[in-house]
Amino acid sequence: MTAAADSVPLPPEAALAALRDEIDRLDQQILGLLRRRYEVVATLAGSRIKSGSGPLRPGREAMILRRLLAESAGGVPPGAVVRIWHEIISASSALQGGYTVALPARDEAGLLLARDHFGGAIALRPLPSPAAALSALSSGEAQVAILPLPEEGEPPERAWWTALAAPRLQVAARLPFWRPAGYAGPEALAVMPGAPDPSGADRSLLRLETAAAAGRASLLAALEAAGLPALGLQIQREAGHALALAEIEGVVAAGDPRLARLPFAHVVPLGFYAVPASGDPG
Ligand SMILES: O=C(O)C(=O)C[C@]1(C(=O)O)C=C[C@@H](O)C=C1
Repeated sequence: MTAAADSVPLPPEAALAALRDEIDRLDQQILGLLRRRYEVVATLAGSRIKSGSGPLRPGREAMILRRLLAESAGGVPPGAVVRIWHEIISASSALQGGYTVALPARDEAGLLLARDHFGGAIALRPLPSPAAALSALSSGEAQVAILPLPEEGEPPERAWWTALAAPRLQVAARLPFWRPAGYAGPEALAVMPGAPDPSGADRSLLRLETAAAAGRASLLAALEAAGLPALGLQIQREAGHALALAEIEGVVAAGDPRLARLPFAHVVPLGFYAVPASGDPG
């Protein structure tokens, strides 16, 4: 029988001490489990069985968080589960050599989102602009760039996706991963070199180059006809042509036969991200 469940009433000081003893024992167990988790991560890092470069696997992280959120329902507040595991995974990534996250310095919301998502063990590198953050990926100065979520009607200088050097660079995550129901706060996308890892429930981004006058309805109809119905569509009109960013359910990567059915001059898959988790704040 645990001290907390003891039916004999204790004087308040003794009751408090007994409950704190139990908290101390639980903390000890949590620490022991974390030690074992980090030993497994060290084995994984030392075995070199992980393909690709760097420790970060956004799809795998999303799968871990979805499972934990489902299993913790009703007991632990979901926001706490996500924050705790972001820190656990942050330290685990640092143990594997870590990585650097580049982001535009003036984007304070992006800085907060990145710190929450990547945890305290990962280096953030503020740079003057989204373009500078993307250049840091090319030079190897950073392994992830955090950029503002594209928005309909944004000014061209904010629309970093129009010049994203895909397939070399790909969108790989959407932040925040966890949102309480009705979340209307800031959002960001993570861009990384190479193909992202799927999470089992993902959404893809496609960049379409089309005629300057192409209408929204005709673009949507062409996507639908190719078997790629769009969840969202943003259009940037430039001199002589238009670029559209379509959000599609599932993973759409180069070689997908549906892409060949699209009647556009250029169709470039820009990567995909795990569908964020959402629910009651708990
Ligand atoms: O599964 C891996 O590849 C790991 O490196 C382990 C781990 C984790 O701690 O769970 C760490 C970093 C990755 O982003 C994903 C998962």
